[in-house]
Amino acid sequence: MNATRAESIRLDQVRRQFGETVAVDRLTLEIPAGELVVLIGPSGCGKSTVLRMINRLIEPSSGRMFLGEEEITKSDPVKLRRRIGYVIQNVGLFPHQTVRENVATVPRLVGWSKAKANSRVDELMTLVGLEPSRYAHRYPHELSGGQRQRIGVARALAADPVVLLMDEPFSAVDPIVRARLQDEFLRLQGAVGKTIVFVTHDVDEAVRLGDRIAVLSEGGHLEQYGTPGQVLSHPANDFVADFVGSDRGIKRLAVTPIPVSNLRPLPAGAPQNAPSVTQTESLREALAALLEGDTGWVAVRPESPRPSDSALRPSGTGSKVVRGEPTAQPAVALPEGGTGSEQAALGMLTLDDIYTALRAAAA
Ligand SMILES: Nc1ncnc2c1ncn2[C@@H]1O[C@H](COP(=O)(O)OP(=O)(O)OP(=O)(O)O)[C@@H](O)[C@H]1O
Repeated sequence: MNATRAESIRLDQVRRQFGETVAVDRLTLEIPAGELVVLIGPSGCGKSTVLRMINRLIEPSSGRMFLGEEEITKSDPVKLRRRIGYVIQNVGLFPHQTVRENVATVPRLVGWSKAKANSRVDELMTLVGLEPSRYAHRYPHELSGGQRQRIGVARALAADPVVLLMDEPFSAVDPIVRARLQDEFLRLQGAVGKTIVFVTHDVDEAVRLGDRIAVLSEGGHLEQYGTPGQVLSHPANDFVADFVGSDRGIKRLAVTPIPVSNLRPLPAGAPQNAPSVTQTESLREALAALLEGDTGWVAVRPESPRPSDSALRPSGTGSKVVRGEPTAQPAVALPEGGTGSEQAALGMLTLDDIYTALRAAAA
């Protein structure tokens, strides 16, 4: 599936009061098209209210909201909702409809032919990892919690919405399924490139998924809006620092890339089973691999094609290692007389290098 339409969202001084309670107070936030922004904050700080104002399940007391150039509060709410996918914690699949009927709900509502809706259902089910021939005819109660959640995401994407709103979509499943759903979701977002507003309580989930994170406090006050790296390395105030936790240094590992252009050469005679990571992984994976091995360093491999086990070939031993950015011409070494399926590691990192890269990323 091609990357599809996405629109920016802009909230301008948006406020919502329920009786005496100010749920959201003059919130101003810009969410660029195609980005995944996570709203995070303690219970009751107004996260769900923000989402529900964007799709007009709740009307703001004051302020303006825009979807691209269009002012949301002036749109027809029903038509608006058909362009906005909405995924909630317990999914809300229709229990008496099959998976196929559930996923096809909005395409059918907006008048797609049965054939077009069916082929869209097949495409989306495949995309979320559920084989249509096996699952499309089932009813929601015949699926696991994680499978239902995937169907919820497929249904929200079905009519190619310009925005996806996700309210704690993965919190009802166990941690292992949750991590798998997060991985799949990142892959999916890589393919569809939607503008996504994602609500969670979980800092690790926010750091893992968000292009940006908006940290809210009670009353929907925006305490900080930045990339995961910015929020973790430079919390704007004590509230954010407390909220993201005293282990934020460790969390930062997960959002800091491997310094590919600044690796040490592999030592001559490096063992073939030395610990290694690919260049697109984070410092967290590099550290984990290093700690599991006993070399005291971790090799960094080019990403693709996947190297064979004999990949850990130090530079200067008959191999030509080209180091540089991931996009450089094949950043691999083809051993003389080699088959081309073997690739040298780009270099290696020691514990000190990981620490230095973490410090440099925070600077
Ligand atoms: N329909 C409503 N009527 C009255 N008060 C409401 C209503 N909806 C939300 N509130 C109040 O507005 C505030 C924000 O609620 P909201 O559900 O947006 O918070 P949240 O950050 O999503 O919370 P949680 O993380 O617990 O889901 C809370 O104090 C809540 O009690």
